[in-house]
Amino acid sequence: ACCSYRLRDALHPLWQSPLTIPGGTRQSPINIQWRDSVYDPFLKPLKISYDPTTCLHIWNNGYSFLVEFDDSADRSIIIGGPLENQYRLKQFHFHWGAVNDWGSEHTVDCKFYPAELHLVHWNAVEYLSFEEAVMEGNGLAVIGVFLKLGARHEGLQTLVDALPAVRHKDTVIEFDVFDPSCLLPSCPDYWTYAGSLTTPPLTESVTWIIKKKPIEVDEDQLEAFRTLLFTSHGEEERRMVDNFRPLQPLMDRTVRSSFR
Ligand SMILES: COc1ccc2c(ccc[n+]2C(=O)c2ccc(S(N)(=O)=O)cc2)c1
Ligand SMILES: [Zn+2]
Repeated sequence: ACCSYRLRDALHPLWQSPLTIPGGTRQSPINIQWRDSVYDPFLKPLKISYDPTTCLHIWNNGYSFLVEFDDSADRSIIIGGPLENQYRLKQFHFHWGAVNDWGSEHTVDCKFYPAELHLVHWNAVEYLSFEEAVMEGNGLAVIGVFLKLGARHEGLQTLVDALPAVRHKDTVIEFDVFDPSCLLPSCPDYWTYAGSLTTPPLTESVTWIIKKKPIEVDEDQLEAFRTLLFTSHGEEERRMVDNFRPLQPLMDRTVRSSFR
């Protein structure tokens, strides 16, 4: 593999909690070795339908900034792909680096991207709440989208313009119309594997759907992410950068691809 796991048992500087789940067998993120992924012809196309008016607010939770959605009904959902059920959109957030050389959580053939978007959905068919679904093996589905340095992303800019208002941890602003579909690449190709949350509680409840193609954002937009803070008002400022978890061992898992 392309990475050492010596860090696995260390305390993570960001979370002051063990980086590993004792007995964890399906931890995330992982390196996706393209040639080891297995094409699965039975994988369906992923169907995504988001209602932009379900957008609620943006907030800084001290790990990332999240855009949260009203998940009290089946208005913003995904279905198909590797999923047995329909999943409801709860929130999306990003992970990024201090510099453009790293920042994504997943890697492809050991290559880091400067940032990674996570669209977090929960199985509202089988479970009554997000909190319940977080604890179940098929509870969550997260779509991962890599961000690469390139042209300015107009859809992302509306988010970037709001970031100064959530610079400190535990600050929130209303954000009432946003269509996250604009952040998805047009190419339908994806990899999928069984994994976990990449921040505490690190529960092994995520079906990961990682889009093969990245979206392009420009330097100013990445720099705007790096102006956020891990710290609250009044605390000594610590810039919110490098909020990604180290790679975890693949163990007995296969990454499937929706494309040849
Ligand atoms: C039961 O207590 C919880 C549950 C979930 C929590 C959380 C704190 C932060 C994020 N979450 C999340 O929901 C969460 C964490 C990580 C991810 S990730 N980066 O997409 O794997 C998605 C969502 C606490
Ligand atoms: Zn994430």
